Amino acid sequence: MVEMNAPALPSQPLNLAEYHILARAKLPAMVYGYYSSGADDEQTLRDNEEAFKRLRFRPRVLIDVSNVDMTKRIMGIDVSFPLLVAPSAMQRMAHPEGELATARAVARIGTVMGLSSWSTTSLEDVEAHVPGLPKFFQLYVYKDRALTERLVKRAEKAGFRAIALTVDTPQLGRREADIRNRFTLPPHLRLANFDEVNDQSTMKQDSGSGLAAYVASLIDASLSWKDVAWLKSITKMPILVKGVVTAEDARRALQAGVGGIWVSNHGARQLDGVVSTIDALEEVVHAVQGRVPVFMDSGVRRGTDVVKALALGADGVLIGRPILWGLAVNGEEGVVHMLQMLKDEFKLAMQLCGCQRVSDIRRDLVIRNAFAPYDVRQHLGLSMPSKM
Ligand SMILES: Cc1cc2nc3c(=O)[nH]c(=O)nc-3n(C[C@H](O)[C@H](O)[C@H](O)COP(=O)(O)O)c2cc1C
Ligand SMILES: CC(C)CC(=O)C(=O)O
Repeated sequence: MVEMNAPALPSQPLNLAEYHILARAKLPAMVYGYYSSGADDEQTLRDNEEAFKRLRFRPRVLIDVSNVDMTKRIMGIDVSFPLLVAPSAMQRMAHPEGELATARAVARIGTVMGLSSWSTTSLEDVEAHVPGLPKFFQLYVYKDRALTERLVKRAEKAGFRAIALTVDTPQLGRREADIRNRFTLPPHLRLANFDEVNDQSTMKQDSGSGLAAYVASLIDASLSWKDVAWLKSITKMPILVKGVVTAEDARRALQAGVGGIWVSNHGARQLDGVVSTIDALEEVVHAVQGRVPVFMDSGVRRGTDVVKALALGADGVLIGRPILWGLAVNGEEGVVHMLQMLKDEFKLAMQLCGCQRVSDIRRDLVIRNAFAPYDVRQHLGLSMPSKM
């Protein structure tokens, strides 16, 4: 029987939200639940996207935007536009080619790929199949430091450009879909970067999330700033700290000698109620004062979101879930199409904002909301009215 009120599926996705709808219809419930969910009540999951909508543009007009230059150099890497791909675990659950399809798509678009420690394709295979692709290796620090060190050395040997040290996951956030579905990696897949800790039974659970149990048993919850020094001592790659949302931690990270700061709340999958990243970005940018690059992710879904994040001081912006939706819908082609849409949106947003090049995207392009225009005047050093 046809359900009368079933929402129609978009035949050809026009935006990232439509990719999400199509992917939801295609993926098994356990996989979709793992990919999509945030922690607890998903307050921050909603706010990550809503917070972008509280920002408004102050576009400039009558600027020749017939030729727009979207390129940017980030940490010595030339990208075709300042949108990078965040690491997300276990991509072969979305598509049989998983991380390889993502890598090929990222190479075609001309940007940088973040590869998760917990990828279902080994870091060497990604390099072998897409040689020279600029890549960051995301690191979870295991209680077993020898294993962690081997992983870092392998990433360095395979030409990864940086280590993204995830600092917001001493334990896995509480994701109720995973508990309900007793999430575990499907038996035909493996965490491809390890032999040592690939015992599927570690992730198997009679009740609850197998992933949460896996993290609790293997990941080092005692990780602290002194370990950044240790990490620096074992690699020449720059260390990016992924998961900073305060000026205090940004200053601490600079003292620790990091190569970059990645403002992230892990796509709202860790601490529910944590500030949205677009709201946290500016205090971090002020604390960093241009000394190292600042990245941001969580909730970026439109080209206009990318412009807003750059206006607030990000050097590079990343997306997580939309890659999985593109993969689920159409593998490599789905990811290319999705990224190209975002790139086209970014170009149009630049044109409509009167920006000829990425460096024209400045702080005075956005205001916090349409009803509080005076924050910009303050920023520009203009006098404030004594009375509203
Ligand atoms: C399914 C999934 C798996 C993820 N796996 C990792 C991971 O292994 N390591 C990590 O540091 N972050 C991981 N993340 C977080 C992403 O790197 C990124 O911070 C987040 O997805 C950005 O938010 P967005 O999904 O709203 O774009 C994961 C996110 C998702 C959705
Ligand atoms: C393997 C997980 C810890 C990956 C992750 O970071 C996530 O699911 O958010």
